[in-house]
Formats: sequence, structure tokens, C-alpha cells
Amino acid sequence: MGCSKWRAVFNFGHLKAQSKLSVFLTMIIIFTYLFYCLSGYRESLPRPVYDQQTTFINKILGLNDELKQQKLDPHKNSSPGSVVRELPGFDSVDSLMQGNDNELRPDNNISIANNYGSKTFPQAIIIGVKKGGTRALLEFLRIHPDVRAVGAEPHFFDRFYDNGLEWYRNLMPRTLESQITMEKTPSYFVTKEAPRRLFALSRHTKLIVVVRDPVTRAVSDYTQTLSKQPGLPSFQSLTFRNSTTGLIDTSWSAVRIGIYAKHLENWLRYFPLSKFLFVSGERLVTDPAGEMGRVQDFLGLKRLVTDKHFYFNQTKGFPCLKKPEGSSRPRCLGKSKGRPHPQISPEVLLRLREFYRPFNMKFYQMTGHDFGWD
Ligand SMILES: Nc1ncnc2c1ncn2[C@@H]1O[C@H](COP(=O)(O)OS(=O)(=O)O)[C@@H](OP(=O)(O)O)[C@H]1O
Repeated sequence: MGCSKWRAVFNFGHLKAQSKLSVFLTMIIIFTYLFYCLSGYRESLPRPVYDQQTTFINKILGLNDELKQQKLDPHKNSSPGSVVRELPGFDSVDSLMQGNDNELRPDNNISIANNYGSKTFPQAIIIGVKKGGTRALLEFLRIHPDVRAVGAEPHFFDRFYDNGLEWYRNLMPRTLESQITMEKTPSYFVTKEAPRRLFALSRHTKLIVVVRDPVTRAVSDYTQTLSKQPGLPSFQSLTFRNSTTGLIDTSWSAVRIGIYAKHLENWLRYFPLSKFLFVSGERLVTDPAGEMGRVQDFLGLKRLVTDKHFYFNQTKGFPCLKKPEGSSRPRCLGKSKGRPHPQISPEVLLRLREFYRPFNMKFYQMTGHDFGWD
């Protein structure tokens, strides 16, 4: 079409003011439409590196998925968002006492996360036990190149089951064919519905339970609650239902969680013993490389995490990683891991030890493993 023809088309001089207005409005609509089309096109163009990095970091943190989730259901404030805020990870050696496990911060351990691969349900889950050393185990595993894990505790099979399987799968990091997806939520071990729910998803999932002397575990659990509620009654008063008879209060979760045989019974209704690996929380501290060897064998992984990855940090009093994934600096777990425990009267501890003994024996028998707590 020549210029004169265009001029004729756009020559509105003979139109009345009202018609001019409607043509004008139509033009605005057309231009707005064209603008949106063009900006959509821009989105599909290669973006500057910094822009891609933001998306990349958000992806790593699951923020995009989280945002999408919130758009779908803005009321889901208790969605992984709140869980993700429990992002743990490591504190650097020089900030051992300053870390906060509950802050949302980029997970130090994710560096070479990528956009390749796909999100799959976990092939292995650390299902327990609370205060057993589950964080240490997960972080040690994450240095293995064939393991990718969610940093936060998803709590799918206990708290967020109603959010649905897609919600759960979306929390997972992308993995390649050769890699395994993992998560850890220690409360699964003591959740009645968890084994049935997991079994309904997959009967092939490998289950790892980090167990620790139930007496020290109870004290560790109490210490954690005390740090959040300074006015908490004493350990002793919570332990006993009746202090004169020495009757233990098994309804107190710090005590109940340690009855491992009872919880395991519930899981064995769905999963055979061969699906479980019991990791000693004590050995994870005294011989992390040895315990990691067993874990890698169980997961069918090459033994790549070895003693050369660990060193004992005197200040922390625990083994730390020489080079966690994505960092060239040595790192220890955060300050909420390896906290000093309050002094508990030896009589109370002894009574608790007596209480647990038969359950421990049963547990050793069930697992075929003597953990040496008695
Ligand atoms: N390497 C290393 N560094 C620090 N802490 C270690 C380590 N290995 C095991 N532990 C023990 O882990 C205990 C916390 O257990 P969890 O991570 O399972 O706790 S939680 O259930 O996730 O809150 C924690 O319990 P407390 O000592 O009572 O704080 C530690 O004893």
C-alpha cells in the first residue's frame, strides 16, 4: 500500500467529533494489544545474565513454585513457604554461634543446582528421629554429587498431606537420571498415618532412621523447646506423671518419641525391614565417615563421601565438613545443632533409662542391631 493510500485511510477530517473519538479509542486498544504482544515476545528472548540468575536463584529456593502455589491458593500460608522458612544448612566456622536455623536464606549447600532434569518424588527419605542427627546426615549426603535434597523439611506426610502429591513433587529439586531425590522430615517416624500415606505413593522408597539414645534425645528435645519457651517447667516435672511413684508421662512427646520399637511396629505394617536403614546418631558424631559409608551403600551410591570430607571442630565439639557442596570454606551445622543441654538430676535420667530399657531391647531385636544405649 502506498503512502497516499495510508494517508487516505488515516484522513479522519470529514468525520464528526463523536466518530473521531471512537476511532481514537479503537486505536488505543489496538496499540495496547500490540504492546502486550511485543512484551510477551521479549520474555521469550534470551535475557541478560543477571535476570536469568534471579530466576535461577528463585528456582533453587523453590520461590517461583511457591509464588505460583500462592497465586493458586492465596490462603495457603502454611504451604511449603512456611516450611521453607525453616531453611537450615550450615554456619561458617567463624559464625558458629550466630546462625539461625529459622531464617530464610540462600541455602549455602546448593551451588551447582541446575535447570536440567525433572522433579521426582524422593527415592529415599530420612523419616526420623527428631533430634537424632537428621540434619547432619542430610547435609553430609548433600555433598554427594548423586544426591539432591530439599533443604527444608516438607512435612508432607504429616502436616500438608491435603495439599496433594503435585504440591509435594514441586518442592523437590530437579534431578538427573543418575541422581536420587531426598528429603528429611523427622516427625514422619512418629506419625501414625505416615507409613500408609507413603506406601500409597511408593512402596519402593528407602527409609532412613537416625536413632539416638532415647534419654539424651529426650533431653535434646526438651532443650530445643526450652530455647523457644524460656518459661517451660523443668525436665523432671514434665517427665513424671507422678514423681513419688516415678510413673513416666508417656504422653509427653519428648518421652513418647523415644519409644522407637512402638513407632517402628507401625511402619513395619507397610514396609519390610529391608527398606530401612538405621543410622546411629552417636556414631554419626564419633565416626561420620564410617556411618556415611553404610548410608551410601544402602542408597546404592558410590562411596564418595569419606573421611577426607570431615574434620572435628573443637569449638563446636562436633564433626564439620571441610568443603560442603558449593563452598570452599569449612562449615559446621548451625547453632541449634549441638547445643549445650541443661543439667538434669542423675536420678531422673536413671529412671528414664530404666523406663526405656525394655523398649530398647525390643528395638535391637527388631532391627538386628544393638545400639549400645544400655
Ligand atoms: N556434625 C554435627 N553437628 C552438630 N550436631 C550434630 C552433628 N551430628 C549430630 N548432631 C546432633 O544432631 C542433633 C540435632 O538432631 P536433628 O538434626 O535431627 O534435629 S531436628 O530434629 O532436625 O531438630 C544435635 O542435638 P543437640 O546436641 O541436642 O543439639 C546434635 O547432637
